[in-house]
Amino acid sequence: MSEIHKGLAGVVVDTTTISKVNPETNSLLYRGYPVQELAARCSFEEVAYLLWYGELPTPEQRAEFETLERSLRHLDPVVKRIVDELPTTAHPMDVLRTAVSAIGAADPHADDSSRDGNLRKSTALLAQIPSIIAYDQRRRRDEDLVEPRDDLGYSANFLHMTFGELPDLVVVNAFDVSMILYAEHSFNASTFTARVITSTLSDLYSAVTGAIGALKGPLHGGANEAVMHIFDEIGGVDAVDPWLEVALGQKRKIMGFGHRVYKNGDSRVPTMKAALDTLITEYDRPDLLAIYDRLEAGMLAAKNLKPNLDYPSGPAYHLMGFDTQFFTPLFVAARITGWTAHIMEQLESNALIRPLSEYVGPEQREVSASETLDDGSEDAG
Ligand SMILES: CC(=O)SCCNC(=O)CCNC(=O)[C@H](O)C(C)(C)COP(=O)(O)OP(=O)(O)OC[C@H]1O[C@@H](n2cnc3c(N)ncnc32)[C@H](O)[C@@H]1OP(=O)(O)O
Ligand SMILES: O=C([O-])CC(=O)C(=O)O
Repeated sequence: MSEIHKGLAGVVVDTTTISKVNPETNSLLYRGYPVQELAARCSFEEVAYLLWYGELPTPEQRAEFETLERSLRHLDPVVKRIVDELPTTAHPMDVLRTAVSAIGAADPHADDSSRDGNLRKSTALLAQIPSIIAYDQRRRRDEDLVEPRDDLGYSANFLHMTFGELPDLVVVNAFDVSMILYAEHSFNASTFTARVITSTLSDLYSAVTGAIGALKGPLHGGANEAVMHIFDEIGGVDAVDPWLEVALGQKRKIMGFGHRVYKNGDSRVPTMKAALDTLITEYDRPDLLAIYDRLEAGMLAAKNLKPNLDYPSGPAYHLMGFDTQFFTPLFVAARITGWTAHIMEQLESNALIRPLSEYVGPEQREVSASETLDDGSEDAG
């Protein structure tokens, strides 16, 4: 029997120049830059540019890129109509997946897989995904669509379209930091999905639609929503320890903890936790921080597991005012940059992704006469 790498754990399937996840040094680099430095010194738009073009933009390139992104934010009427048709019982990730697929179907150049074509599509998705998410949350609250403002940067405009007003700079900054931290993470499950679809020479929209499906699961992006459900389930700090004992006794996976690659903590957590701390202060919610700290300590003591990025992001998005089901769509809004960078990289030196499997089913056998429809008469079949 060949050696089986269940879940492709530990398997290196290709090279990449986009990001480096290093569990030994607990670091994450985007195109060589530490993500913590990017979060401290750059905007999400600059990071998107970096991921796609390989270098941070000059002031002129930045201005041109921002002008383009701001010009593409309006929701296509076709897409809005499709979103309007979908029931509000649908999970927002399903709505977003459908809307992205619709953007692809409405694009007459969907199959233009040149680098310029893919950059155009990527920038349009970067600009329009916030409009879809903001509108979907508003319609569920019986609120009207808020048009984008082209005098606002990405994060400020996103929050303005969602809430109909501009929050404090502290909130805008925390949101922008979360977008930068979520932007890219090498060959994670959703990015790999996008690369598999791209490897068949399918189009960018198909790859992104598939990636959204992969991100939805609670073992991946869906964990930031699941973390908030856990906080709600626990209720207060005094309930953390008994809750955890029961949950672990039932062999439940505690969402927001553990990671396939980082075994000693996620490199992005300290930066996101600092952003969460600013929100805790802004909204005066020490009760939330108490649950956060207690659960983190409990998981370390009981399982020696540390939080991943979804752990601080969940409560942060809650404090910003997003409905819990919208947390994973926010991950999509950020990761669209990483996914599309990988789609373009895959196309630069493509090889169809098609691994092997070890067959362990029944040995070859014959279909017996009693199992066929053929009754033996001349006109049978
Ligand atoms: C941004 C992101 O997408 S980060 C990932 C977000 N996902 C989550 O937070 C979901 C919760 N975490 C998990 O399910 C896992 O840690 C994963 C899927 C992220 C990584 O899993 P893997 O590397 O495949 O490790 P695996 O699931 O095999 O876990 C190894 C052991 O640790 C345990 N373990 C891992 N994570 C957890 C957890 N969150 N809660 C409880 N136990 C856990 C497993 O039960 C397993 O124990 P066992 O050996 O006794 O069976
Ligand atoms: O790398 C992974 O497996 C999951 C993750 O943290 C991410 O996609 O950001």
